[in-house]
Amino acid sequence: MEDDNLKKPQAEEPFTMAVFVEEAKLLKWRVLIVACFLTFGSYYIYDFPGSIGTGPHNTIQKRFDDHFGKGYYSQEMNQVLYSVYSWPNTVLAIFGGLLIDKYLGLRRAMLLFTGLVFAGSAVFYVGVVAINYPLLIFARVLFGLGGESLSVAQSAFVARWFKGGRGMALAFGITISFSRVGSSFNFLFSPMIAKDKDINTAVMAGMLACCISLLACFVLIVADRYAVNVGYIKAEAHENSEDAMNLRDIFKLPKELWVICIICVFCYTSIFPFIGIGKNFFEVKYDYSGDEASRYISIYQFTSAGASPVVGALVDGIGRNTLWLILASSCFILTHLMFIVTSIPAAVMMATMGVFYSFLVSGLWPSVPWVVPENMVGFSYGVMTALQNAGLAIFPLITGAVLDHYMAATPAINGTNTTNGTNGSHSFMAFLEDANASESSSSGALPELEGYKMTEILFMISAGVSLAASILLLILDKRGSGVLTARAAERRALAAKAKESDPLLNHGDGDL
Ligand SMILES: C[C@H](N)C(=O)N[C@@H](CCCCN)C(=O)O
Repeated sequence: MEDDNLKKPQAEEPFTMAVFVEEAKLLKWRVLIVACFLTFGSYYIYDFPGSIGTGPHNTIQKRFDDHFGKGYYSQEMNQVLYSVYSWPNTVLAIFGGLLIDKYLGLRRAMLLFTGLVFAGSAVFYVGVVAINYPLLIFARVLFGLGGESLSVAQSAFVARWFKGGRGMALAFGITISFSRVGSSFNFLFSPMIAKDKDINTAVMAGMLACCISLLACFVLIVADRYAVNVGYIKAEAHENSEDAMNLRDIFKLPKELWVICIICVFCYTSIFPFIGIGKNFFEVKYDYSGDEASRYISIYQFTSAGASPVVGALVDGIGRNTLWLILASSCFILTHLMFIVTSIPAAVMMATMGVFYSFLVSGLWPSVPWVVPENMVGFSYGVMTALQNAGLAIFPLITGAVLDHYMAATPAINGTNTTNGTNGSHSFMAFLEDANASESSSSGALPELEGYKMTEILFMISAGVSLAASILLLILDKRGSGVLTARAAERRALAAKAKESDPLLNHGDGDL
């Protein structure tokens, strides 16, 4: 929403109204800060199994082993905590989107999802205190019911407040950057708290983080109601039966959205699963130690956190989302090619990869509200997230099989996926492979470099599909409204024209 797009206070309107509207101009940026905290808790607790799950000291494993006997808490039990979160979300995110657009509305859905995430963190705490594994599983299921849908709700919220004007890509960049902060905080603080206090306190800190998200949700609800009351944003579509999403409309979703989904699935599968195998790859390719390799992987987290807002601002200033997507996909093809044919230091490669990831996220997620009707933005993000989860669940199975094939001498050990848990690839197999990978690192058995080169080719193919889809998106867009390829300055006029021919398409242009 562009500030000059606000409902202009009329001369006869009371002075207070003008003040409210002026205030609301600033409100969207303050609201964005709060929106960043919406998913802070879920990103913080997501990687608990990775940060404080296993290990000889101050971990969940230690607590269970002390109670039930050594060897009770296995790597597999730890990885199952990830899988019960992930697999259901290959479908559940769609229902999350439906709840947002059709049944509950964004505000109530956000409350439900943050409530589920908080409940999950609380049950997890009880499970750790009571040393009860089924409770831990139940906690992660509860968390999973809310976690990914909350990310969908966050996207829908940002789109609702920022669409149709400057700042949307920047806003997405800032929230995505903050997600990385949430993950990094967990890896930084949880082991520290567990060491200085105990494991219960470390898990309780996660509850606190989720409590912050719940508080943020309350603030966002109040801010959203306030903004509706002063005319800054429209009432939620589901509140008006005429505007509410109709299930039949699902079949009318534009082709552009499905192409955006293809880009999302394939570009993400060329990144997250790579991060999943990156540590071992660097150990084999560059002969780094495990710790050194992990540090280089984390460079990607930091550069992407830093670059996402900057690139977001650039995308806002320039527009032309389709070209950013073409650029991002091309950069990923090139990156994986470089990993095969050059020995450029991993630190440099990972830093550039973090920047390329920012091209992707700033071009991709903000494109959705431009092409789908306003009353289906949440649902569209839900579909996109579900498909993304499916891709990220399946792709590591393929790379894992390739790497298994290239295991050097000890076929019983699979060294495909030693990760720090932040790989973004949330598949059961990937995490089981992580577990095996810890064994392999300690035994030194990793797949041959040739195997990693084969996976690099797969990542190139994946990015290649994303590139082809991005070009297709450009063509479709040029044939249609052209809004995704337009310069930022031209967008509002194009969006208004598109809306004239299809009233369902509401880009927030001039409605207020
Ligand atoms: C967690 C989710 N599946 C995801 O991939 N999120 C994106 C960002 C989504 C936009 C903000 N809600 C990511 O790149 O982490």
